[in-house]
Amino acid sequence: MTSILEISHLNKVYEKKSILSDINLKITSGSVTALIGANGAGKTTLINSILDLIPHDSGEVRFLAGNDWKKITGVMMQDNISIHRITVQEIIQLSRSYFKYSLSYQQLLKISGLENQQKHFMSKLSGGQKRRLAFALALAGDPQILFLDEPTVGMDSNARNDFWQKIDQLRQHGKTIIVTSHYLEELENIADRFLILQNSTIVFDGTIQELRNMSGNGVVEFDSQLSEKIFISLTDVISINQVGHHFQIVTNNTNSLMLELTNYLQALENLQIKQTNLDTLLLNYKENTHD
Ligand SMILES: Nc1ncnc2c1ncn2[C@@H]1O[C@H](COP(=O)(O)OP(=O)(O)OP(=O)(O)O)[C@@H](O)[C@H]1O
Repeated sequence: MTSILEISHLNKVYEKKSILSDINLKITSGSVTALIGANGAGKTTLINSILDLIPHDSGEVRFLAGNDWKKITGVMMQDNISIHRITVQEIIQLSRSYFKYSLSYQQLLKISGLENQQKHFMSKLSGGQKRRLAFALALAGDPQILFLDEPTVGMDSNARNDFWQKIDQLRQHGKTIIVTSHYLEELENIADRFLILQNSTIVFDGTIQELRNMSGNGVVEFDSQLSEKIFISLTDVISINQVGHHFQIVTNNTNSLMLELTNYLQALENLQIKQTNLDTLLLNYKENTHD
């Protein structure tokens, strides 16, 4: 597996507070990496530091496919850019003009899904339309690496589905993708690798299966009038989330937990077994590593 990007000992401090502390990463060519973490964890700061959009305090970022990152990367920033009095058609053409080789106008227009808004001013587009346009602009130079910072915010469900399908196609064409999102369920099927950023460092780096092995691979849910204390004492419980009389128990062994629960079966209603989703895993990871 060939690295396309290497980050070593990266540090960033804002107002005496360490935001990124000794970040070391190798990004494999053709992979989809999901960068996740709570609000303010430093995801945008990491992307902006990698791209040199903000200065970092120390450390090194190396794009192995070429030193000029602008030629090989496409970027979808977190905030929509809106330029007054420039139309969709003009901004797409302008973006294409920066590159020696670019996707065609029609290809980019199709990616944006704005065929009926070509003559509209960019500033007049809706939030979701601006996001789709930003995606198309990020692809203008047919980049090898794509950085996507919360790409689907504001998109409706059709646009989201369409977006992730396009990401899958780009992956199949060997593109390297680094994406942040708070819509964790969207990342579950697409990302090969998950990085959890917490307390200014990467506290987890691995696949979703590895995260499940560490943080619980199953969830047993039910309604019960019984006290939480009874369930905490069961051997296979990793964590319990209780809302009113609804219980959600994360476990690494659903079979043996179910056996233990049979003693209380008469007091349990709406019993369900599910696979842990990324939201639960992240919550659980934070609880178990809270300092
Ligand atoms: N220009 C700045 N000056 C001072 N502090 C900043 C600046 N930009 C970001 N920060 C701080 O750095 C921390 C990390 O912010 P960042 O935007 O990277 O987080 P994030 O993980 O992307 O969050 P979110 O999920 O909310 O987008 C936050 O505490 C934020 O307040």
